[in-house]
Amino acid sequence: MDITFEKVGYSYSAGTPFESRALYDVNLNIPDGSYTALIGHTGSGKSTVTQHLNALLKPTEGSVTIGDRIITNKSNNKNLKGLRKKVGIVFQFPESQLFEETIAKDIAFGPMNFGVSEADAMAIVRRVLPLVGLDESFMERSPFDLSGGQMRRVAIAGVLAMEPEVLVLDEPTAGLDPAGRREIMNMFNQLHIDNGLTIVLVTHQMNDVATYADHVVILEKGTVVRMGPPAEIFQDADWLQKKQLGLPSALAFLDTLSKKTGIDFGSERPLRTEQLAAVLIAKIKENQGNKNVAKEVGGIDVG
Ligand SMILES: Nc1ncnc2c1ncn2[C@@H]1O[C@H](COP(=O)(O)OP(=O)(O)OP(=O)(O)O)[C@@H](O)[C@H]1O
Repeated sequence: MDITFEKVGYSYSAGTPFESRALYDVNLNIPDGSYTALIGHTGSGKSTVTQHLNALLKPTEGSVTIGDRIITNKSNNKNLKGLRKKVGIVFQFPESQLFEETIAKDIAFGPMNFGVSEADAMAIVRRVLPLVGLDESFMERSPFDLSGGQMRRVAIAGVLAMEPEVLVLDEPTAGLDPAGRREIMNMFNQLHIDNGLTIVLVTHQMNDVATYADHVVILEKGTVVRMGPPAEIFQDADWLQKKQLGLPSALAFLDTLSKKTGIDFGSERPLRTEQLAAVLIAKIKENQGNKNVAKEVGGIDVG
């Protein structure tokens, strides 16, 4: 299911003295099956965009096309339930929304609200728990007896229980330790690969963009300033630096190495560690015997 924004503007409290413009002239697309990263500084409009992805907010101007639905400020609020089911949003700190006495009831809440029988909802609970790395032994436990990371998994399971086609993740690893972050990010990636889920990730982490995303949208002051594949987006390091958006560590390392040593790595723009290693190994091999390179990279013997 593709999602497309055309000339979208959005003002909070439109038509009141408190009107505040959050988006203007936003044109973007989220291709079906993509892993899209939505990046930009605080206040650039990322959360406002995400709330348009399932019509929690309706554009003040322009239109948002979600699959075969076109949402404008004239759209009525009827029949949006189906849309909300197709596009699941994991808000920041989703564990704060847990409320039932057992994990099973919490995860089953959404489907049962959509008319699914209790027995079928429990079957869904059993299906989604392993997707978030938990097993059936958790079903009758209280969500409030879990660790922070486990609570977050339960909250994510609640969104997955709706069997969405698009999963929107608003800084899903905020507040987790590095191991927890890695596990959760790998889990989303697995869902993307195994279940073909379209993912929209709101993040400040350029390494996550480089590792997982295949499409990037950059917002600045309420509008889209760049959009494209990561390789293209990270090509222009000067522009990114000027915008203080930062680079993935692999690329930052190569640029520093190049500046400090004068070594020309050509047009290679490694985004991930293994790509960086490949670029360095190729350069070392190419220059084996060249004192300069061997010295600058620490005399690594690549055999
Ligand atoms: N409920 C609201 N009422 C009025 N203005 C709001 C509201 N929510 C956000 N804004 C404003 O809209 C603009 C965009 O905010 P938004 O939260 O979408 O940005 P963001 O990129 O998600 O920021 P962050 O990275 O901090 O989450 C900001 O100027 C913000 O102050």
